[in-house]
Amino acid sequence: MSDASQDNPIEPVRIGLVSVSDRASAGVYVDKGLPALQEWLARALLNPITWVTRLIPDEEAGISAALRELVDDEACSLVLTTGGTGPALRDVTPEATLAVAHKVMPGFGEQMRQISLRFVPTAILSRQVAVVRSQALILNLPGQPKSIAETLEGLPNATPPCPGIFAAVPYCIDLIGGPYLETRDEVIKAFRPKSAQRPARRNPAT
Ligand SMILES: Nc1ncnc2c1ncn2[C@@H]1O[C@H](COP(=O)(O)OP(=O)(O)OP(=O)(O)O)[C@@H](O)[C@H]1O
Ligand SMILES: Nc1nc2c(c(=O)[nH]1)N[C@H]1C(S)=C(S)[C@@H](COP(=O)(O)O)O[C@H]1N2
Repeated sequence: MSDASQDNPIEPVRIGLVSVSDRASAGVYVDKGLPALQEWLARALLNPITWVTRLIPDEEAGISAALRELVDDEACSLVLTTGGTGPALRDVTPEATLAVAHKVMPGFGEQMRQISLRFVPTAILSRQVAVVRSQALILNLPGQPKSIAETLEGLPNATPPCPGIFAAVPYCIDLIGGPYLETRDEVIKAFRPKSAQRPARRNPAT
């Protein structure tokens, strides 16, 4: 019996993760950002993932340098940051991200704040942005570790539903020439126009 998975092996993806935290990077507390990002992405994606991780303080130049390195040298197709998106003096992740942008993708920030407002009224304090640099999508997430799953997954079963931003990530990465990302529908259902869809897999690995 033919199976799409035999003709189309799942493409590997390189993902960069950057936890921006003065205290976690100094060892004052244990970093929960990188584990939370890895846990959610490993659950959501069927693709084999190579992780490239960084735990760094809230310094604009250092954050921009890490983002350039992950995209330009490490060939990551997707980079997620956590932390440093608020209004505090040392919160500079959005500025550092915009400094390496080739294109700004405002829809992600708009949707992320809409989702987060369903969880906390202080969602509007996050200045998170998303940008494209070369063939990579870079997304800022807030520092609170629980906000990672909240933002990526949304509240698809709530009334009214609130789609998670990750639903739009695979098609965005298609459009910028990255690997074909495949998700587990029970975690997040990727949306692609019909013309961009490959045949569904019958037995996605669990
Ligand atoms: N990497 C992390 N690991 C664990 N908890 C974190 C991390 N980053 C943030 N938090 C938690 O989420 C809260 C809000 O995050 P925020 O990015 O505003 O941190 P912050 O107050 O600027 O401090 P820092 O940069 O030292 O983590 C923090 O006060 C902390 O309780
Ligand atoms: N989903 C979600 N979004 C959230 C939060 C949260 O707990 N969950 N915290 C908010 C708060 S309190 C702040 S100050 C901003 C900025 O957080 P950051 O500086 O840690 O990035 O994110 C906001 N967005």
